[in-house]
Amino acid sequence: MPVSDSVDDRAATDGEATGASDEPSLPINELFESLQGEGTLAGVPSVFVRTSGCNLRCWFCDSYHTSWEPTHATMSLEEIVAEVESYDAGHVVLTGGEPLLHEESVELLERLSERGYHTTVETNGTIYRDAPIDLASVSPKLESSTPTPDRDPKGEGEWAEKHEDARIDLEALAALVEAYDSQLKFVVTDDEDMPEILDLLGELRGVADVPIRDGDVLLMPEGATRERLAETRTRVADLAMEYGFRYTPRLHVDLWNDAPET
Ligand SMILES: C[S@@+](CC[C@H](N)C(=O)[O-])C[C@H]1O[C@@H](n2cnc3c(N)ncnc32)[C@H](O)[C@@H]1O
Ligand SMILES: Nc1nc2[nH]cc(C(=O)O)c2c(=O)[nH]1
Ligand code: SF4
Ligand SMILES: [Mg+2]
Repeated sequence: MPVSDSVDDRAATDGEATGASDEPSLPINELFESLQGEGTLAGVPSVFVRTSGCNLRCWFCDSYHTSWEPTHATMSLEEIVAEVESYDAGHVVLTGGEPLLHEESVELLERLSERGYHTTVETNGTIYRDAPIDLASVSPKLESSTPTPDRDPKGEGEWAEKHEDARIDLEALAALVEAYDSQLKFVVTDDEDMPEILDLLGELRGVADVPIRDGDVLLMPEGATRERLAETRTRVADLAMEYGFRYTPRLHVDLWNDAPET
């Protein structure tokens, strides 16, 4: 449900735009039911709540209208929960944009958890928040995500430095894997991504108080369309076997290509 335009990294959530009351709200780009397309829960019917606004700008972002050109409707938590409850699924995926930018995401997760929902949070791993999260689906961003001038979908590389500075926060990553059941889901294009993944895992294993098993590391092919996935997925599957990590498909792209609300 893309509605109003916002140019802020953190889209307004204070209700001013609507003159709303004390009820907390979130900028919502879309809310829909689908099958979880990625990760260890792939195939599970789930309701997706997609917040708008991101602190990064991956050149390949498949959710352009939450990052590069964010749009949203402001929904109260009450409205969000009511819409979630209108579907049958018992799993909710809170995603974005970057859902943990918004402190109101914590209360949304609390309300969903109280109602018995299993919650997955899709996050880029740069922000930690204390919330009832059943699965932290963390996707740390590699150098190959940086919007250099030749890869910038919008300008001429204005975001490259900010993205590069912010994309890895070891402290936040360690806090997430220590606090929650988690998976680390890397977007991989080719062999050149592998040394950086191994280095990052080495650093994270050095600082985190919990073991990070190779089985919790997932390689996901880069591709927002069927055509692009056809170019990347076989090599990425081979890399997963070679390094002993898991491979995750992008089931929703196979099924529905790049259609919205899927
Ligand atoms: C749109 S992001 C939103 C959550 C959070 N900002 C993040 O990046 O994890 C949801 C998932 O899609 C992945 N993703 C985005 N664009 C992609 C692309 N073109 N190919 C493969 N994965 C992509 C992200 O890495 C993340 O795992
Ligand atoms: N079906 C489906 N599964 C997904 N898993 C993570 C998604 C996301 O955008 O965070 C996503 C998505 O957009 N659609
Ligand atoms: S961190 Fe996630 S939402 Fe933000 S630009 Fe990257 S893929 Fe898109
Ligand atoms: Mg998606």
